[in-house]
Amino acid sequence: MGAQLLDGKLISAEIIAEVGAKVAARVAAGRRAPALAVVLVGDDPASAVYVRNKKLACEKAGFRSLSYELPASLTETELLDLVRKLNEDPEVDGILVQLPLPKHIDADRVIETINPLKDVDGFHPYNFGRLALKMPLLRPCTPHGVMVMLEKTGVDLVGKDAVVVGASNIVGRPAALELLLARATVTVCHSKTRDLADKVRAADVVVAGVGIPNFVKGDWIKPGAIVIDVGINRLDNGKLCGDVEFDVARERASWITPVPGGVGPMTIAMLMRNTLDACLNLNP
Ligand SMILES: Nc1nc2c(c(=O)[nH]1)N[C@@H](CN(C=O)c1ccc(C(=O)N[C@@H](CCC(=O)O)C(=O)O)cc1)CN2
Repeated sequence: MGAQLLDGKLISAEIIAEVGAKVAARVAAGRRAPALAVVLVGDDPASAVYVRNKKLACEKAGFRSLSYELPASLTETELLDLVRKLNEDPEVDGILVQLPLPKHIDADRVIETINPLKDVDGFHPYNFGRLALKMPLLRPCTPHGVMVMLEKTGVDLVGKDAVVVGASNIVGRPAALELLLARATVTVCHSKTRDLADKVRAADVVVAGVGIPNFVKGDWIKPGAIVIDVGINRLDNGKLCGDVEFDVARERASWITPVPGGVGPMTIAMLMRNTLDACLNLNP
């Protein structure tokens, strides 16, 4: 039979259009448009693509975007000074520092320096802590996008067994908190997890974010399970693939996300939502 596809491009476009309509109404009422500062350090080609897509999404949503494209030789002090300047700027609602940063810069320190009310990535310990305490404010974009996709399935997550494969700060950990908030029973698997295949086999919902192509085997998927693949891996042939063996998983799952065109675009849509929310919180 085969799973139904969760089309991240389509859902993302709908969300960006919704945000754009709200921005247009706000501007028509004489208020300024939300403004997002996008900071890119270095010349990582994938990061350059993501940043370009974020700026395009800002245009579509009617935001002002301020772009800071800085050399890899930038010092940590210089980056922290820029972040502090953006924190103080009343015309800036959201600050996004694209990750990864060059190795000589401590990303945690940079994130902690962002004003939590402008932390549209939702990475600051304040926003992470709020999510953990069931009081989310600015939610990490990728896991929030995962939850929006899960909502689209119409499946009630309460009491469902969810397995998150990967425990990174950007994907696995916050995804586990989001699923817990939706009252699923959550198991977080990582590199030291034993019997991973058995854990995945028992899951009603699988969220994979390890960054290893085809790491989750298709025949581990329980028939009827929902599969959300957060992995975006570039293969030697230039093609993108996810963390889940898509073709086999698709035959077993009820719903599945493709790569590309799944969770990736949702990350950008949720960033637009967070930027509008940050603007409304800072300038009610
Ligand atoms: N400051 C941040 N840095 C990073 C984040 C983040 O949320 N905030 N997440 C990732 C990268 N990322 C966003 O920045 C991101 C990754 C992928 C996509 C996406 O739309 N992917 C497309 C494929 C694009 C391609 O051709 O390469 C897809 O999956 O269809 C959007 C955003 C790490 N850094």
